[in-house]
Amino acid sequence: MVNETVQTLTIAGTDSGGGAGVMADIKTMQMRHVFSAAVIVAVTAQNTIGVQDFMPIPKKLIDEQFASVADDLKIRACKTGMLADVATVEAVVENLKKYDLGTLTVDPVMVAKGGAHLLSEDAIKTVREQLLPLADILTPNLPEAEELTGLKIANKDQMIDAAKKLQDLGVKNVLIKGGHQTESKESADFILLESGKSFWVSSPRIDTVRTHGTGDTLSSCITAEIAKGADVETAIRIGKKYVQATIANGIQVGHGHGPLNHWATFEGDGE
Ligand SMILES: Nc1ncnc2c1ncn2[C@@H]1O[C@H](COP(=O)(O)OP(=O)(O)O)[C@@H](O)[C@H]1O
Ligand SMILES: Cc1ncc(COP(=O)(O)O)c(N)n1
Repeated sequence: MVNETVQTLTIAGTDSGGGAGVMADIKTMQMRHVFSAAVIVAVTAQNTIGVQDFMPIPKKLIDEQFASVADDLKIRACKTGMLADVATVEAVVENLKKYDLGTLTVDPVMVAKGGAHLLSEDAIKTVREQLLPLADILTPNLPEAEELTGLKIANKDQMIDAAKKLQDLGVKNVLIKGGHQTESKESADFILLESGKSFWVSSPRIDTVRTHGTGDTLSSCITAEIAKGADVETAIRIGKKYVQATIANGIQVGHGHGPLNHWATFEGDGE
């Protein structure tokens, strides 16, 4: 008998410009050799210059997408991205509790690189109180970690403090992304695992505006590796190498925050 193909799920918003959201997730998962399904919770009119408009999907259609996926596919790992507003976060939480969709990575997307808000202000509390306790892995960037913890994060010690506070909120494994520390020569992410083990993954900061979708790509790669059987630490280390390669080997698309090169490969990659 043929082995069942490894299946993953992204629960997020679309990006008409092709660089972030569900589009980045599916490209990443394809490159990491897992099958990816998608529950669309918001549609954005977006390009590399900015987000021109977006609309959340009604709860009924979110519920139906979850049911369609869960009734037929065997999802080993899933991730959330843009969740738009309170009603959408609540709909996603309800469905994540209802179905077994494997290991959950939560990328708590709040503001796009261009500055547009992809999560309403009042929904941050809903994410903190209802979604975080379900997360196996949480991957906030620095502003998102500040919003979720209420802490100011201006240095490495404060990244460590924030990770501890996020674990106190019920998250098992925390990865705080350092991509927004633009004054640093390194792009260093801090990881605090469920076991209490902690470590940094660091790479040289690449001086480019072509970083649209970095967070989506990292969390999708982690989701794919987990689905294939990697432990959390290994999945994160592979994710960091992949996202670095996608930034370093840039492609030329659009006039603003350009997308990543999802075709990129890195040394020592098994795929
Ligand atoms: N200019 C850059 N050079 C190298 N790595 C980067 C750069 N910008 C972001 N990264 C890396 O990309 C990943 C996503 O980080 P970040 O951009 O902070 O997330 P988000 O897209 O959620 O804002 C992290 O691993 C981070 O270290
Ligand atoms: C639908 C959607 N999801 C996520 C992001 C965040 O990506 P980035 O922070 O790189 O702009 C985005 N811009 N659009």
